[in-house]
Formats: sequence, C-alpha cells, structure tokens
Amino acid sequence: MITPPTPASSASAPLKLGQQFVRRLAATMTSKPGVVFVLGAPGSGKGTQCEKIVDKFGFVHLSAGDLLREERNTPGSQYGALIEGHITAGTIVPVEITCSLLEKAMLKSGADKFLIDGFPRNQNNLDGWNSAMGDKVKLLFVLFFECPQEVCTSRCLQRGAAGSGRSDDNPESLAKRFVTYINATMPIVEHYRALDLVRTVTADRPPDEVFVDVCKAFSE
Ligand SMILES: Nc1ncnc2c1ncn2[C@@H]1O[C@H](COP(=O)(O)OP(=O)(O)OP(=O)(O)O)[C@@H](O)[C@H]1O
Ligand SMILES: Nc1ccn([C@H]2C[C@H](O)[C@@H](COP(=O)(O)O)O2)c(=O)n1
Ligand SMILES: [Mg+2]
Repeated sequence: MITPPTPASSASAPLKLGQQFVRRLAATMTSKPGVVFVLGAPGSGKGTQCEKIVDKFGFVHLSAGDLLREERNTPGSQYGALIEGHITAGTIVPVEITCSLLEKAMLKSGADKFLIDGFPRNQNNLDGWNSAMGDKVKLLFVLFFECPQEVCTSRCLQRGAAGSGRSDDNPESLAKRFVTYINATMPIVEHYRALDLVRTVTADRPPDEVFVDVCKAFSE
C-alpha cells in the first residue's frame, strides 16, 4: 500500500515533500515481497508455529509439503506418483516442481510477505530457488526450530496415530526423513547461518512458550 508523506513544516518543504513522495512511491512500486524461510526437523512444529505467526504478523503461510501433497492429490497431475515416491522415501522432490508450486501460490495470494515452510530443504532447492526467485523476492531471515529427534519422532507418530492421513508419519519414513534432514537440510541451515540470516528457536517446549521466542525472532 502506498502511504502518503506526512505534512511538511519547513519553508523549503514543497520541494522536499515532492522528492520524498516520489522516492517513497518508487520504493513502494519496486519493493519485493518479503520471505521468511521456516526450517526444522520433521515434527519440530513448523506448521503449528506458522499458524500463530499468520494470526499475529499477517504473513501468508505456504508449506512446501502441503503444496506437494495437494499436487499429488490433484487428479491427472503428471507429478502425483513422483511426489508420493519422494514423500514415502523421505527424499526431496526436484526443485522445478516445488518452486513452481510456491511461485504460483505466492502470485495467487496477492500478498507481500510469506512464510515458506519446509523449503529450501537441500542444495537443489536452494539453487533452483535462487535462480528462479532470488531476484523477485527479499529474503528477510530463516526461522529455524531446534528440537531433538526423539521428540520430533514421537510427535509425528502421535500425529499419525491421531489420523493425520500422512503416508510418511510412520517409523520407516520418519527414519528416512531424518537422514535427509541431517544430510541435506542442515547444510542449508549452515549456509544461511554463515550469512547471519538464521534466527533459532528452541522448539522442545509447549507451543505457547515456543511462540514467545518466535515473536522475539520477528521483532529482532
Ligand atoms: N511445541 C509442541 N509441543 C508438543 N506438540 C507439538 C508442538 N508443536 C507441534 N506439536 C504437534 O506435533 C505435531 C507436528 O507438528 P507440526 O505439524 O507443526 O510440525 P512440522 O514441523 O510442520 O512437521 P512436518 O515437517 O512433518 O510437516 C503435530 O501433531 C502438532 O500438533
Ligand atoms: N521442499 C520440500 C518440502 C517437502 N518435500 C516433500 C518431502 C517431505 O518429506 C514431504 C513432507 O514435507 P513436510 O510437510 O514434512 O514439510 O514433502 C519436498 O520434497 N521438498
Ligand atoms: Mg509441517
């Protein structure tokens, strides 16, 4: 939204005001959507916290996993079988598919700030995103949920037992998802840490306590 400048008070104000307005207008017209990547182990609470962030900070939440599951369930999708194969094997779908789903969802929402949950998950995700989207958005920071594997596994198994319907909430898929997380996703977190873009939140606590620190991360 374009915000008009506040009224001027000095004698030379008309010119300054005009310049100020043009600059602000130009900035608004050229400003890029802001993106926060949300990373953490399976079951660390990314989706749970994203819902709270949406309510409090007005971001649009896009979960890469949810978008892939939706695409898999779309009748006639040419990628359905491929996506399901990766989901049950705990491996990562090629970035062209995921990035295109994310970009479509971003455009459809018309919003200007996004939580991108569960992405980028490996080097292929990172490279593909940077080349397709790097110039179109501004990465604000990476929100990283730290949580022990046993806690995460138990949460996902409970989620499965409670009827999540997710084909990967079972011990075999979870073990594979963790291998991928440690070998492929953690290097991406480290990449962003080296750029000083990571804000880490301890997630092995009740959701509302986690959210207190999430709020701090958003006000840094
Ligand atoms: N802080 C918490 N304490 C206890 N249970 C939690 C907490 N946060 C989330 N949960 C529960 O753990 C399960 C996994 O949470 P959630 O779906 O938010 O994690 P996720 O990181 O998005 O997982 P995934 O990567 O598998 O999508 C859910 O059943 C959720 O209700
Ligand atoms: N960037 C991504 C995100 C997700 N997937 C696939 C593989 C994951 O195990 C699965 C579930 O994701 P989650 O809902 O746990 O975030 O979806 C992927 O291939 N690439
Ligand atoms: Mg999730």
